[in-house]
Amino acid sequence: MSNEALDQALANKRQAGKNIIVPYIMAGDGGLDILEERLEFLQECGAAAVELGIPFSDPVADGPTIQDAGQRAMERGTTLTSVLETLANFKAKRTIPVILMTYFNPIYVYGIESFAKDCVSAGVSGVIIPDLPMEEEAGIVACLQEHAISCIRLAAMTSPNHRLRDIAGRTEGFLYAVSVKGTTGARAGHDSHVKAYLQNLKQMTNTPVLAGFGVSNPEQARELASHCDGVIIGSRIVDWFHKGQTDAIKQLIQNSI
Ligand SMILES: O=P(O)(O)OC[C@@H](O)[C@@H](O)c1c[nH]c2ccccc12
Repeated sequence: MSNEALDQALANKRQAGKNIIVPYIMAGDGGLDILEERLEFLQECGAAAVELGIPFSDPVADGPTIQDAGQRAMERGTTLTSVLETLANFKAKRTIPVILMTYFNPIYVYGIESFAKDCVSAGVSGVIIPDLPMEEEAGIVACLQEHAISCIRLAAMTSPNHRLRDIAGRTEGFLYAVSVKGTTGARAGHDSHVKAYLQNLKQMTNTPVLAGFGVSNPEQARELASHCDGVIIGSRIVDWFHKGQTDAIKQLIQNSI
Protein backbone atom coordinates (compact mmCIF):
# COMPACT_ATOMS: atom_id res chain seq x y z
CA MET A 1 0.00 0.00 0.00
CA SER A 2 1.38 3.40 -0.92
CA ASN A 3 1.13 6.42 1.35
CA GLU A 4 -2.12 8.28 0.88
CA ALA A 5 -1.02 11.62 2.31
CA LEU A 6 1.86 11.77 -0.16
CA ASP A 7 -0.23 10.62 -3.15
CA GLN A 8 -2.88 13.18 -2.29
CA ALA A 9 -0.46 16.08 -1.80
CA LEU A 10 1.12 15.50 -5.20
CA ALA A 11 -2.22 14.98 -6.94
CA ASN A 12 -3.53 18.24 -5.44
CA LYS A 13 -0.70 20.27 -6.97
CA ARG A 14 -1.19 18.66 -10.37
CA GLN A 15 -4.94 19.16 -10.29
CA ALA A 16 -4.32 22.83 -9.55
CA GLY A 17 -2.20 22.94 -12.73
CA LYS A 18 1.09 23.37 -10.85
CA ASN A 19 4.48 21.76 -11.13
CA ILE A 20 5.27 19.52 -8.17
CA ILE A 21 8.28 20.93 -6.32
CA VAL A 22 10.04 18.74 -3.74
CA PRO A 23 12.96 20.45 -2.00
CA TYR A 24 15.68 18.34 -0.41
CA ILE A 25 17.25 19.42 2.88
CA MET A 26 19.80 17.74 5.13
CA ALA A 27 18.41 16.84 8.55
CA GLY A 28 20.47 18.35 11.36
CA ASP A 29 22.29 20.92 9.20
CA GLY A 30 21.86 24.01 11.38
CA GLY A 31 20.56 21.77 14.21
CA LEU A 32 17.48 19.60 14.57
CA ASP A 33 15.71 22.29 16.60
CA ILE A 34 15.17 24.32 13.41
CA LEU A 35 13.74 21.40 11.41
CA GLU A 36 10.12 22.19 12.20
CA GLU A 37 10.56 25.82 11.14
CA ARG A 38 12.27 24.81 7.89
CA LEU A 39 9.53 22.38 6.92
CA GLU A 40 6.88 25.01 7.60
CA PHE A 41 8.80 27.55 5.57
CA LEU A 42 9.13 25.20 2.58
CA GLN A 43 5.43 24.43 2.73
CA GLU A 44 4.63 28.16 2.71
CA CYS A 45 6.87 28.56 -0.34
CA GLY A 46 4.65 26.05 -2.15
CA ALA A 47 6.59 22.79 -1.81
CA ALA A 48 4.41 19.69 -2.29
CA ALA A 49 6.54 17.52 0.01
CA VAL A 50 10.05 17.62 1.49
CA GLU A 51 12.85 15.13 0.99
CA LEU A 52 14.81 14.95 4.24
CA GLY A 53 18.35 13.58 4.08
CA ILE A 54 19.83 11.48 6.87
CA PRO A 55 23.55 12.28 7.20
CA PHE A 56 25.82 9.35 6.42
CA SER A 57 29.60 8.84 6.47
CA ASP A 58 29.83 7.38 2.95
CA PRO A 59 27.30 9.21 0.76
CA VAL A 60 28.22 7.75 -2.63
CA ALA A 61 25.56 9.58 -4.67
CA ASP A 62 26.27 13.02 -3.20
CA GLY A 63 28.32 15.89 -4.56
CA PRO A 64 30.31 18.36 -2.41
CA THR A 65 27.44 20.62 -1.25
CA ILE A 66 25.44 17.78 0.28
CA GLN A 67 28.54 15.99 1.56
CA ASP A 68 29.49 19.15 3.46
CA ALA A 69 25.96 19.52 4.84
CA GLY A 70 26.06 15.89 5.99
CA GLN A 71 29.39 16.51 7.67
CA ARG A 72 28.00 19.51 9.57
CA ALA A 73 24.94 17.51 10.61
CA MET A 74 27.06 14.60 11.85
CA GLU A 75 29.28 16.99 13.81
CA ARG A 76 26.13 18.03 15.66
CA GLY A 77 25.46 14.38 16.44
CA THR A 78 22.49 13.92 14.09
CA THR A 79 21.44 10.29 13.64
CA LEU A 80 18.52 8.42 12.12
CA THR A 81 17.21 7.96 15.68
CA SER A 82 17.38 11.64 16.57
CA VAL A 83 15.74 12.64 13.29
CA LEU A 84 12.83 10.22 13.78
CA GLU A 85 12.39 11.43 17.38
CA THR A 86 12.36 15.06 16.28
CA LEU A 87 9.81 14.38 13.54
CA ALA A 88 7.59 12.49 16.02
CA ASN A 89 7.59 15.52 18.34
CA PHE A 90 5.79 17.77 15.88
CA LYS A 91 3.97 15.19 13.79
CA ALA A 92 0.53 16.34 14.93
CA LYS A 93 1.12 19.91 13.74
CA ARG A 94 2.59 18.98 10.35
CA THR A 95 0.67 18.64 7.10
CA ILE A 96 3.48 18.61 4.52
CA PRO A 97 4.53 15.03 3.67
CA VAL A 98 8.09 14.10 4.62
CA ILE A 99 10.17 11.62 2.63
CA LEU A 100 13.37 10.31 4.18
CA MET A 101 16.42 9.95 1.93
CA THR A 102 18.81 7.54 3.55
CA TYR A 103 21.43 5.08 2.42
CA PHE A 104 20.63 1.52 3.39
CA ASN A 105 23.24 1.07 6.11
CA PRO A 106 21.57 3.26 8.78
CA ILE A 107 18.29 1.37 8.22
CA TYR A 108 20.06 -1.97 8.46
CA VAL A 109 21.70 -0.99 11.74
CA TYR A 110 18.40 0.39 13.10
CA GLY A 111 16.54 -2.80 12.16
CA ILE A 112 14.10 -2.85 9.26
CA GLU A 113 10.98 -3.60 11.28
CA SER A 114 11.75 -0.96 13.95
CA PHE A 115 12.58 1.53 11.23
CA ALA A 116 9.20 1.06 9.54
CA LYS A 117 7.34 1.31 12.86
CA ASP A 118 9.22 4.41 13.96
CA CYS A 119 8.63 6.03 10.56
CA VAL A 120 4.92 5.64 11.21
CA SER A 121 5.27 7.21 14.68
CA ALA A 122 7.27 10.04 13.11
CA GLY A 123 4.69 10.59 10.35
CA VAL A 124 7.10 9.75 7.54
CA SER A 125 5.27 9.23 4.22
CA GLY A 126 7.97 7.69 2.08
CA VAL A 127 11.59 6.69 1.76
CA ILE A 128 14.30 6.92 -0.89
CA ILE A 129 17.13 4.42 -0.50
CA PRO A 130 19.57 5.16 -3.34
CA ASP A 131 21.94 2.26 -2.73
CA LEU A 132 19.29 -0.45 -2.44
CA PRO A 133 19.38 -2.51 -5.64
CA MET A 134 16.05 -3.68 -7.03
CA GLU A 135 17.20 -7.30 -6.69
CA GLU A 136 17.67 -6.87 -2.92
CA GLU A 137 14.62 -4.81 -2.04
CA ALA A 138 11.88 -7.44 -1.51
CA GLY A 139 12.19 -7.82 2.28
CA ILE A 140 12.32 -4.15 3.16
CA VAL A 141 9.67 -3.19 0.62
CA ALA A 142 7.19 -5.73 2.02
CA CYS A 143 7.75 -4.29 5.48
CA LEU A 144 7.33 -0.68 4.31
CA GLN A 145 4.16 -1.56 2.41
CA GLU A 146 2.67 -3.13 5.51
CA HIS A 147 3.15 0.23 7.22
CA ALA A 148 1.88 2.29 4.24
CA ILE A 149 5.23 3.98 3.67
CA SER A 150 5.93 4.58 -0.01
CA CYS A 151 9.20 3.38 -1.46
CA ILE A 152 10.25 5.88 -4.12
CA ARG A 153 12.40 4.27 -6.81
CA LEU A 154 15.18 5.99 -8.75
CA ALA A 155 15.51 5.73 -12.51
CA ALA A 156 18.92 6.33 -14.10
CA MET A 157 19.66 7.63 -17.59
CA THR A 158 22.02 4.73 -18.13
CA SER A 159 19.42 2.01 -17.44
CA PRO A 160 18.07 -0.02 -20.37
CA ASN A 161 14.39 0.24 -21.19
CA HIS A 162 13.32 -3.11 -19.74
CA ARG A 163 14.83 -2.14 -16.40
CA LEU A 164 13.27 1.34 -16.47
CA ARG A 165 9.91 -0.28 -17.10
CA ASP A 166 10.39 -2.56 -14.12
CA ILE A 167 11.39 0.37 -11.87
CA ALA A 168 8.51 2.54 -13.11
CA GLY A 169 6.07 -0.30 -12.47
CA ARG A 170 7.28 -0.77 -8.89
CA THR A 171 7.63 2.81 -7.71
CA GLU A 172 5.28 4.31 -5.12
CA GLY A 173 4.56 7.99 -4.46
CA PHE A 174 6.51 9.16 -7.48
CA LEU A 175 9.26 8.05 -9.80
CA TYR A 176 12.54 9.86 -9.17
CA ALA A 177 14.05 10.44 -12.60
CA VAL A 178 17.75 11.09 -12.01
CA SER A 179 18.48 13.50 -14.83
CA VAL A 180 22.27 13.60 -14.92
CA LYS A 181 25.00 10.99 -15.13
CA GLY A 182 26.83 11.73 -11.90
CA THR A 183 26.39 12.91 -8.34
CA THR A 184 24.07 15.52 -6.80
CA GLY A 185 24.96 19.20 -7.21
CA ALA A 186 23.92 22.40 -8.94
CA ARG A 187 24.66 22.40 -12.68
CA ALA A 188 24.42 24.97 -15.45
CA GLY A 189 22.33 22.79 -17.74
CA HIS A 190 21.06 19.35 -18.65
CA ASP A 191 21.90 16.96 -21.45
CA SER A 192 19.79 17.18 -24.60
CA HIS A 193 18.72 13.54 -24.05
CA VAL A 194 16.87 14.41 -20.85
CA LYS A 195 13.69 15.47 -22.60
CA ALA A 196 13.28 12.11 -24.41
CA TYR A 197 14.27 10.26 -21.23
CA LEU A 198 11.55 11.99 -19.18
CA GLN A 199 8.93 11.55 -21.90
CA ASN A 200 9.83 7.87 -22.09
CA LEU A 201 9.40 7.46 -18.32
CA LYS A 202 6.09 9.35 -18.38
CA GLN A 203 4.73 6.71 -20.76
CA MET A 204 5.72 3.90 -18.42
CA THR A 205 3.69 4.91 -15.36
CA ASN A 206 0.69 6.86 -14.11
CA THR A 207 2.61 7.71 -10.93
CA PRO A 208 4.04 11.26 -11.05
CA VAL A 209 7.53 11.49 -12.54
CA LEU A 210 9.84 14.05 -10.91
CA ALA A 211 13.22 15.02 -12.32
CA GLY A 212 16.12 15.59 -9.95
CA PHE A 213 19.88 16.25 -9.80
CA GLY A 214 21.42 19.45 -11.06
CA VAL A 215 18.32 21.67 -10.86
CA SER A 216 19.36 25.04 -9.51
CA ASN A 217 17.21 27.75 -11.09
CA PRO A 218 13.55 28.27 -12.05
CA GLU A 219 14.25 28.13 -15.80
CA GLN A 220 15.77 24.65 -15.52
CA ALA A 221 13.00 23.57 -13.18
CA ARG A 222 10.23 24.69 -15.52
CA GLU A 223 11.94 23.26 -18.58
CA LEU A 224 12.34 19.81 -17.01
CA ALA A 225 8.88 19.91 -15.44
CA SER A 226 7.36 20.59 -18.85
CA HIS A 227 8.31 17.01 -19.80
CA CYS A 228 7.19 15.37 -16.55
CA ASP A 229 5.32 16.41 -13.35
CA GLY A 230 7.85 18.41 -11.40
CA VAL A 231 11.34 18.56 -9.94
CA ILE A 232 13.41 17.89 -6.85
CA ILE A 233 15.83 20.65 -5.88
CA GLY A 234 18.61 19.79 -3.41
CA SER A 235 22.07 21.32 -3.38
CA ARG A 236 21.01 24.89 -4.21
CA ILE A 237 18.53 24.93 -1.33
CA VAL A 238 20.93 23.24 1.09
CA ASP A 239 23.54 25.86 0.26
CA TRP A 240 21.14 28.79 0.65
CA PHE A 241 19.78 27.55 3.98
CA HIS A 242 23.36 27.26 5.22
CA LYS A 243 24.03 30.86 4.17
CA GLY A 244 20.74 32.12 5.59
CA GLN A 245 19.43 33.15 2.16
CA THR A 246 15.83 32.15 2.72
CA ASP A 247 14.37 34.81 0.42
CA ALA A 248 16.32 33.31 -2.47
CA ILE A 249 14.88 29.88 -1.63
CA LYS A 250 11.36 31.28 -1.66
CA GLN A 251 11.92 32.90 -5.07
CA LEU A 252 13.41 29.72 -6.48
CA ILE A 253 10.50 27.54 -5.38
CA GLN A 254 7.76 30.01 -6.24
CA ASN A 255 9.15 30.68 -9.70
CA SER A 256 9.56 26.96 -10.41
CA ILE A 257 5.93 26.13 -9.74
O1 LIG B 1 21.34 18.35 -5.17
P1 LIG B 1 20.64 18.28 -6.47
O2 LIG B 1 21.59 18.15 -7.60
O3 LIG B 1 19.64 19.38 -6.61
O4 LIG B 1 19.81 16.88 -6.53
C1 LIG B 1 18.76 16.53 -5.57
C2 LIG B 1 19.31 15.68 -4.52
O5 LIG B 1 20.21 16.46 -3.79
C3 LIG B 1 18.47 14.91 -3.50
O6 LIG B 1 17.32 14.38 -4.04
C4 LIG B 1 19.42 13.86 -3.01
C5 LIG B 1 20.40 14.06 -2.10
N1 LIG B 1 21.14 12.94 -1.92
C6 LIG B 1 20.68 12.00 -2.76
C7 LIG B 1 21.13 10.71 -2.99
C8 LIG B 1 20.50 9.96 -3.96
C9 LIG B 1 19.39 10.45 -4.64
C10 LIG B 1 18.92 11.75 -4.39
C11 LIG B 1 19.58 12.53 -3.46
